[in-house]
Amino acid sequence: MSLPVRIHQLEVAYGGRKQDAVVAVNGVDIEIGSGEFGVLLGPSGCGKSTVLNTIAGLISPTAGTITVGDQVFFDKSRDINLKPEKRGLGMVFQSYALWPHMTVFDNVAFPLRRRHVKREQIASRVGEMLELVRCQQYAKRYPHELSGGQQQRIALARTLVGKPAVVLFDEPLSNLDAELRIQLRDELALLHSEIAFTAVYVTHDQAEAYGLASKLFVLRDGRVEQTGPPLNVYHAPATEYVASFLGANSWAGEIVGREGKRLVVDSEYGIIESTSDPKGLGVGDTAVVAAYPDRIGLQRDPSGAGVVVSKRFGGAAMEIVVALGPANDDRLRIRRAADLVDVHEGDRVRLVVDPADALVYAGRPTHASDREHRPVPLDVQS
Ligand SMILES: Nc1ncnc2c1ncn2[C@@H]1O[C@H](COP(=O)(O)OP(=O)(O)OP(=O)(O)O)[C@@H](O)[C@H]1O
Repeated sequence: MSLPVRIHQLEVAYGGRKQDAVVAVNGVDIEIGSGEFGVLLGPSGCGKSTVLNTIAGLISPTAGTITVGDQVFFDKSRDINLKPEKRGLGMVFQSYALWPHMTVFDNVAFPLRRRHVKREQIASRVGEMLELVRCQQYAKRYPHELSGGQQQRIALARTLVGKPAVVLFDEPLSNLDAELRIQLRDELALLHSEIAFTAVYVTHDQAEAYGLASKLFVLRDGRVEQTGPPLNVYHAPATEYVASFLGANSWAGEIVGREGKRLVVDSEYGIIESTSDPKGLGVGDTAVVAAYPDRIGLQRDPSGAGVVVSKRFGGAAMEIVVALGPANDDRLRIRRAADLVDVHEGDRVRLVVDPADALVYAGRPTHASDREHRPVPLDVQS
């Protein structure tokens, strides 16, 4: 069984009403349907873990409501705040938190024993779970006799054996090396398709988010900036912040023409046409152009605004960095298949971007250094 999770107008301020309080979550709305895999994605400090911990009941919000199925977990206005142990949620953390003195079997059996499930039933449920996480051969081992990946599989089995309707995940794969992370991500996706539970999963890793989410929430400074299936969010980022967080390059420009849905932008890197059709932008407005690294082509051009600063072999693609004329900090990262690249370090280039791949937004680019959330001091509340 799985249940929907609804969060409405959630606010969390660390430090209460004190002057130096930090607003970590600022009016978050989240709806994850029954059996959906919801992923909260965002840079460090944007409030992901704080949201997760309020669902678990480990942090008390300053405002808002949290409902799971028909049960209200938290409602500030009605003074409802269900204790963590009454919420019946499963949790998987970054640290595996297995009991070191118990065997794998006993670790996984623990939640069932606490509920006084019958011995034969425990044996079959634990066996089933260990098979699902492909660890049946380790039943008699102790945690220290397992690799990190195996320990995390056991932690997962221990959480899922009790059939929780909702499982919270806080960066559960981030302690594992890259290859194992991909493997476990795929196994988790498979487990989710076999066992019915609603997932709320926190990560800052885009690949993990894309690979797991049925619904993605991109967070920024304690707010949800965009929600949707990963494919939609990736192909149509609602704001330059989202595009940029998902890896797009962005650079400044001004709109100099519009023909129907086609915008012409005079940008730092030359004229770019776009069919992204941003709302409310017209000729004369400042704008920011964004494009993913694999959607930017380069053409040698002595009058081009960009200069190739570096070109390196990056496995499947060449990694190229282009900067403006006298090279400054404003750099574009471009990834192209080697056979598509005909430029060298020092070449002047112009960018070739298909109008469908050139995203245009109002305002100025957010640069990487601006993206990490800096705590906003709370306006002193009376
Ligand atoms: N106990 C605390 N007291 C004061 N401020 C806190 C506390 N915990 C978190 N914060 C602040 O609240 C904000 C959100 O933190 P949170 O841990 O939710 O972010 P996050 O997106 O999960 O980041 P990360 O990916 O680095 O874990 C940050 O600015 C953080 O510094």
